[in-house]
Amino acid sequence: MADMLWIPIRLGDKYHIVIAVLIAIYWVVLSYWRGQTRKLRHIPTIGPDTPLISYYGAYKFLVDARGVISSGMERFPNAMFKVADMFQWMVVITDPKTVDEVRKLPDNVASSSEAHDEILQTEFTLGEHLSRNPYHVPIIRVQLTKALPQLLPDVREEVVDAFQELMPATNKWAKAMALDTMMKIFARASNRIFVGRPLCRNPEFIELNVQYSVDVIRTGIILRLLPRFLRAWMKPLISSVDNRFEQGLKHLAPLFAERRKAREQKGANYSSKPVDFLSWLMDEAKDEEQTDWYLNSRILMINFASIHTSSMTFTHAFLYLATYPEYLKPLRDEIEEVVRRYGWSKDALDQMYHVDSFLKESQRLTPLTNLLIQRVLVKDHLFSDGTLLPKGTTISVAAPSAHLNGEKYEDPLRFDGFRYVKMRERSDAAERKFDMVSSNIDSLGFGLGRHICPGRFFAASELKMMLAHIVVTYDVKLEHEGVRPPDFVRTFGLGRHACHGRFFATSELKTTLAHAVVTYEVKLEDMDVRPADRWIAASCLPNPTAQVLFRKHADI
Ligand code: HEM
Repeated sequence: MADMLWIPIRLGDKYHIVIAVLIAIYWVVLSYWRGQTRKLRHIPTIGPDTPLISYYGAYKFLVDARGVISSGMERFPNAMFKVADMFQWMVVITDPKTVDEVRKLPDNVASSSEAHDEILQTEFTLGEHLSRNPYHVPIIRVQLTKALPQLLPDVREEVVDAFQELMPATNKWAKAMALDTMMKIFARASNRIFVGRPLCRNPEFIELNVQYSVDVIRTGIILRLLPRFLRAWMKPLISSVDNRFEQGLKHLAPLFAERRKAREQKGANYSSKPVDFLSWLMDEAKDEEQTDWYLNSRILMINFASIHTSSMTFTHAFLYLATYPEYLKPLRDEIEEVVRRYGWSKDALDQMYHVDSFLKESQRLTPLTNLLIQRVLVKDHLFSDGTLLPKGTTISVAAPSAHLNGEKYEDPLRFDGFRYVKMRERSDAAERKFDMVSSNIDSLGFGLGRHICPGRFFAASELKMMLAHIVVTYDVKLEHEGVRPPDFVRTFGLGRHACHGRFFATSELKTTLAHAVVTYEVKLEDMDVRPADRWIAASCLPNPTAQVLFRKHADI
């Protein structure tokens, strides 16, 4: 009898506990949203703004961020509006004057690191020491950029080898998964400059770096869905970041030891000291930053910052090239001419205006994300248009407001690969104003202001080197001429039965699809039909299933 009573009572307790926890979570979420909503009541909302129902808006934003932002721009031209993402309200800025104001805001008003810390949950993923002491940023901006003329021949060697391995040029058309192939090539070429040979060619190390970024993003998303007090506890159950970190150490610790030994024996500036990111890190690291753990974390971080950004940006351009193979001939003419004069050098890349324009135009239409320059206000701020935003508000700039502005760009939705060459020829502005690396309020692909991407000079050189290599080496086309592959978002379904594995699947696809682009003539099988990109929340992932057909360019 006692047993019979005990079981229902125990079960009942369990149910009570579950119900109590659900109610508690409901109230935490509700009051969080209420509090946030109350403070931002004066900012118009796209979608519902009632607590919890706003999650419908967040869902819409997840599957169609571009549509949500466009609707905001139409309804509230040049004014701020707010959209719900799964975790918070995001105030979106579209007015160029306000964008310029954001550009100038100091870190003690609008913090970029707080925005990163929240999105990536850096406390549990990359580590907060990176934003507390970002000494890698000037290294990237100054040392890496200055050394480019010296380093680019190594990048070229790596690019040529990697293409030969992953996209061997023959007379027969072959297929490559664009994004997957590109990710592998970027990982290899970039690590030649980060840690040198032979590690940059180690397939396990390359795969680790590609996967590490995916794990960090996935862990950030899942942890943000949980109440703060559960995050540390849940992390080991849902994340492989720590395992990847250990794998990184396994590969890198012997290299650190070797470099330290050489410094001890020959002095810090020994003549054969490698010119690479690791050497500069070791030169600048102080105290605990000199230890294996911290050095490992900076190397993984620079891979995180560069591989996916570069390969996504490049894959978009590669797909445009395969969609419009008529660009191959004029690009080839330019590349052959400047390489004849300057060899495969930094000077040559600087003269490749058409290559640069093609990449920049691709980035204009398909930037990394629709919402750039994300910042968290660390104090209340009154903007010059009279809008007061409270401390804690996340703000960001809508890339389409700048990149698709009809007053700045003629026929803004059309891909015009040589748009920036023409703009440059028509303008009497500074010679390099229309270069890919040049950011301004009309061109936000690398961000703007004090946190503008410090790696953009390296990235642009790498991208140009790869595009030029593809153009002179291959013919390219899309797989199904004239048939754009279906948008990936749809394949996850909608509503309560939407694929629960979509985040995982996306990550897997991103990594699996990543080998593809630099040395061939490429084209799409379905000519003139560029595979649909996938907009996941605000970010634009090139369709991960898109394949490009390539064969050796007939004249080589
Ligand atoms: C095409 C490739 C790339 C794109 C599109 C890109 C884009 C961006 C963007 C949009 C930001 C944020 C800027 C802001 O908030 O205002 C950023 C920041 C950053 N990028 Fe890049 N990036 C690329 C490649 C790279 C590479 C190759 C490196 C390293 C070598 C790098 C290192 C960084 C770092 C360290 C930051 C943070 C800067 C700071 O907080 O001050 N990026 N990047």
